[in-house]
Amino acid sequence: MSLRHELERLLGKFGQDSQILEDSVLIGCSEQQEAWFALDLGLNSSSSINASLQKAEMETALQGSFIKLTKALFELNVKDASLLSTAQALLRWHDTHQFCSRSGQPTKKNVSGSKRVCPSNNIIYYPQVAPVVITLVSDGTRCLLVRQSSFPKGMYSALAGFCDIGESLEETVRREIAEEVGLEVDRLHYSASQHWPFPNSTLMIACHATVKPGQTELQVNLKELEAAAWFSRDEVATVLRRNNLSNQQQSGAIPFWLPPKLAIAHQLIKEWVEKPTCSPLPA
Ligand SMILES: NC(=O)C1=CN([C@@H]2O[C@H](COP(=O)(O)OP(=O)(O)OC[C@H]3O[C@@H](n4cnc5c(N)ncnc54)[C@H](O)[C@@H]3O)[C@@H](O)[C@H]2O)C=CC1
Ligand SMILES: [Mg+2]
Repeated sequence: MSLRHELERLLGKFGQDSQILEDSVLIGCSEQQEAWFALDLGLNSSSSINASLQKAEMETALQGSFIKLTKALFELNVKDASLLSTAQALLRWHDTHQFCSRSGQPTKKNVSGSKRVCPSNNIIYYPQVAPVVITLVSDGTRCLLVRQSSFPKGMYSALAGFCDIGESLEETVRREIAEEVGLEVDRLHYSASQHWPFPNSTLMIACHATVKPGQTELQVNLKELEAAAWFSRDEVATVLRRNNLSNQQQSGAIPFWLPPKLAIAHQLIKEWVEKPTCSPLPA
């Protein structure tokens, strides 16, 4: 039986029309050049008993279980997490771009899902990505970690912010740091980037920034942050080591914890602990 027939059989079993396959989007391909598509079965779109029944039946038929995306991302390997994050971001974009904002007419997805077109005026809509800078600020010996009230309990991370229209990355970093903690950036170094599917599709651009020693007094913007504080390299190194241990391996209470390995903030913090500076980018 071909894969398409097998899928149609499964969809039929769960009361779904095989027409739904037309909504799938291309997310990558295997080393053998087999195309990988993702499909949203819409189990979240309805809170009806019917949907939850289907969910349990699907878990049995597919010998798997549905888990929260945020949890799944941190349990998978980097490659699978990246595929899942692409799938989620692309499917959500299609779901929220069903109509042309000029004509109000329904837009049509192309086969791969790389765009949508309005048949009445040929306007092409491409999936959107919002640039976000995430910066680890240091004063040379300490780094600045912050907490937003939306973070999981006890987690501290680097400072982040969306790029405004018309800004360069360097301008965003300087503005966000000034707005959120009242500091002035002296030097700035690019580190790495990562696609992040929350809240919508973002491109996280990770940087290291330094402030002048002696100009380190924080003015925390409590509308944006719940807390911000300076931490020594030793303190951060200890928390980073404990972060990688399972709950059973933990001894004693940890003062706070850091984002998991897959998050670019983790890489940024690890880089700072291991090596104070990275390749320079003119600020
Ligand atoms: N991987 C990680 O460790 C971390 C990831 N992040 C990600 O970075 C993102 C940005 O960080 P924040 O401090 O929240 O940004 P932020 O400091 O720019 O503040 C968020 C606010 O910016 C506004 N905003 C401007 N443009 C927006 C857009 N395109 N989409 C949504 N809101 C927009 C909204 O009013 C929103 O409430 C977060 O949404 C989060 O997904 C943030 C911290 C850590
Ligand atoms: Mg922010």
